[in-house]
Parts: sequence; structure tokens; C-alpha cells
Amino acid sequence: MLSLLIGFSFYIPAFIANGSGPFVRKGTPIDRGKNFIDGRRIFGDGKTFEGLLVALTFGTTVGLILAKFYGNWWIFVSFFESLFAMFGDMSGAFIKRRLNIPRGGRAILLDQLDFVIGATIALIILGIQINIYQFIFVAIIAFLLHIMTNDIAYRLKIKSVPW
Ligand SMILES: CC(C)=CCC/C(C)=C/CC/C(C)=C/CC/C(C)=C/COC[C@@H](COP(=O)(O)O)OC/C=C(\C)CC/C=C(\C)CC/C=C(\C)CCC=C(C)C
Ligand SMILES: Nc1ccn([C@@H]2O[C@H](COP(=O)(O)OP(=O)(O)OP(=O)(O)O)[C@@H](O)[C@H]2O)c(=O)n1
Ligand SMILES: [Mg+2]
Repeated sequence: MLSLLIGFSFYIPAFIANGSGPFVRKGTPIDRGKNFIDGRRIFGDGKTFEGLLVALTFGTTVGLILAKFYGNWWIFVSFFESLFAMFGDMSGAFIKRRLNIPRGGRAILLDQLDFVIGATIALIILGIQINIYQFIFVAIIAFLLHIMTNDIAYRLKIKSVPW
């Protein structure tokens, strides 16, 4: 059980990074409004440079706390993990646009896990061992937390959709 909690703690920067993006209401779309070859937006207006910046700032900041437990290089790990979490979030948006799901449209599992997959890739690149049980545990927690926090964010008017 302890190993599951330690595995979960590795993902806190990604959670905070993904959770802080929505505080940016209007921003500069990363795809600059351009369309992909299929005539639909590359990412859509939900992926902005400002959101990326806020996500990286908060994700890296939480690394200062993790560094107390895991050593200073976790400040870099948190930055790198937050960056990949946001790449995962952008990949999720890219896939949703290809599937003709509009910005803010629902994509169960993809919405909840896109940033977790991105963060996992970052941890693997950095050689941080995550076993399958830890990954499944984090994926379940992220799925549940995502549904709950999106509901809260919707009620708080932070998000225009509750997912
Ligand atoms: C992770 C740990 C150690 C504890 C979690 C404790 C907990 C359950 C806190 C409740 C969170 C809360 C009160 C949220 C308020 C509403 C909110 C700001 C939600 C964020 O937006 C929803 C969603 C957007 O996802 P999407 O872009 O993919 O649609 O955020 C995704 C949610 C998660 C990744 C699950 C984890 C969420 C958190 C750890 C808390 C939310 C993060 C913040 C409040 C960021 C802190 C930064 C600022 C600017 C205050
Ligand atoms: N790189 C990012 C990621 C998120 N956000 C903000 O956070 C909100 C919620 O993020 P998310 O749910 O991932 O985007 P959606 O609006 O659902 O758009 P999509 O369908 O493309 O996921 C977005 O609307 C946007 O305002 C942002 O500005 N920049
Ligand atoms: Mg979404």
C-alpha cells in the first residue's frame, strides 16, 4: 500500500499542473487558430500558451515540496513531468478534434487519463520506476479526482463544462 501512495505522490505535479490550466479563461491558442489537414482545429481554443505557463509554474512549484522528500532533482522532475502532462492534455485535445469532438466536448477516459499518460512517459524517460500496480492505482485516483474536481470547477464557474 505504501508503494502505491509513493507512486501516487510522483504524480502530484501532473495533477496540480493539469488542475491549474483551467484558471486561464482566455488565452492565445497554441495552434494559433490553424486547422489540421482534415479542416478542423489542431488543438482548439482550449489549449493556450498562458494555460501551459500556469500549469508549468504550479506544477514546478509543488516540486519544491517534493524535493524535501525526494531530493532537489525533483524540482526538475516536476517541471519535466508537468510539461509532459500538458503535452498529454494537448494530445487528448488533438485526438478529440480528429474525432470531430468539439472543444469542451466529453471524451470519457481520454479526458481523465491524457495527462496521466503524458506524466508517465516523462517519469519513464527520467528513469523513475513505476510498476503496473502503481500506474493502475494512479489512473483510478486520477479518473475519480478528475470527475470530482471538474464538477467543483464547473460549480465554481472555473470551467464551462463539468468534465
Ligand atoms: C492531489 C492531492 C495530493 C490532493 C487532491 C486534494 C483534492 C481532492 C483537492 C480538491 C481540488 C479542488 C478543490 C479543486 C477546485 C476546482 C478546480 C480548481 C479544479 C481544477 O480543474 C479541473 C480539472 C481540469 O482538468 P482538464 O483540464 O483535464 O479538464 O483539473 C484536473 C483535476 C485533476 C488533475 C485531479 C487533481 C486535482 C487537484 C490536485 C486539485 C486541483 C488543482 C488545483 C486547485 C491547482 C492549484 C493551482 C491553483 C492556481 C490554485
Ligand atoms: N494548455 C491548456 C490547458 C487547459 N487550458 C484551460 O483549461 C480549460 C480546461 O482544460 P481542458 O478540459 O483540457 O480543455 P477543454 O476546454 O475541455 O478543451 P478540449 O476539448 O480541447 O480538451 C480549457 O478550457 C482552457 O481554458 C488552457 O488554457 N491551456
Ligand atoms: Mg477537458
